[in-house]
Amino acid sequence: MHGGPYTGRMIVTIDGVAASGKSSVASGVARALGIPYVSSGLLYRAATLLGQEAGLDLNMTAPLLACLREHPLRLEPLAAGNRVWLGQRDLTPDLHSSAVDRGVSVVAAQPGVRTWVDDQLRALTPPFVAEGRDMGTNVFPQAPAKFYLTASPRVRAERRSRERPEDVAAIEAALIQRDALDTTQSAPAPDARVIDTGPLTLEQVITVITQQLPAP
Ligand SMILES: Nc1ncnc2c1ncn2[C@@H]1O[C@H](COP(=O)(O)OP(=O)(O)OP(=O)(O)O)[C@@H](O)[C@H]1O
Ligand SMILES: Nc1ccn([C@@H]2O[C@H](COP(=O)(O)O)[C@@H](O)[C@H]2O)c(=O)n1
Repeated sequence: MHGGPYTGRMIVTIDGVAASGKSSVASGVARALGIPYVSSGLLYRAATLLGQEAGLDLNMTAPLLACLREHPLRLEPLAAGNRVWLGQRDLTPDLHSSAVDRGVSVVAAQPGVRTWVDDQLRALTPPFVAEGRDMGTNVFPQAPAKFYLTASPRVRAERRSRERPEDVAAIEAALIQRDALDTTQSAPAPDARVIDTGPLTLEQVITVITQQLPAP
């Protein structure tokens, strides 16, 4: 078991389905190690919000990438919670709306957008915990410690309903739809440890992961 603060250059990847606890767990593991965590989903969400605010057709890659070039976004991987900035504007509070949830998978399916995200992530200096869908498969395949979180759609919807005043069944349906749209980039890495978070508390998931990390 590793007992931080962490001084090496390790990358830990935490992938998984929507609302499986990736960002909460990544934040907890990063805090235990004394290193930052990086939320790749926030960049996809920010690209979606920019496109929506500009009135763009989210299926069209070229205008979206032009918009992202004109309005550069900055991911701030704070240990207490990642933030995305557009100049002086903090976009973070607007990134978890149901409207962004509905548009983001269409944006994330576009190879040009994925390259835009991947380039920013690969420019970061380790150590860090990276969470998303394809951190262990595509972006950081060399990472020595990979995890993949799951839970049933109902469990995930019930957890999310405690954050948003929406009907559990409607949240569950939206999660199932987003999982389906994200299937292409969401397969677990062959060397990832798959964790069903359904029967576990947040703290238990964090402990399971930190206990399996290699020493620096
Ligand atoms: N093991 C757990 N037990 C109880 N609640 C949990 C557990 N893991 C996560 N949660 C809660 O579930 C909710 C969703 O977690 P979180 O936002 O971290 O998921 P996510 O995978 O990053 O979501 P998204 O894919 O939508 O960005 C949060 O309210 C979080 O506190
Ligand atoms: N590595 C990733 C991360 C995210 N996505 C897409 O972004 C959406 C939002 O991500 P969350 O982690 O905040 O749920 C997600 O539904 C995917 O469409 C991705 O493709 N790859």
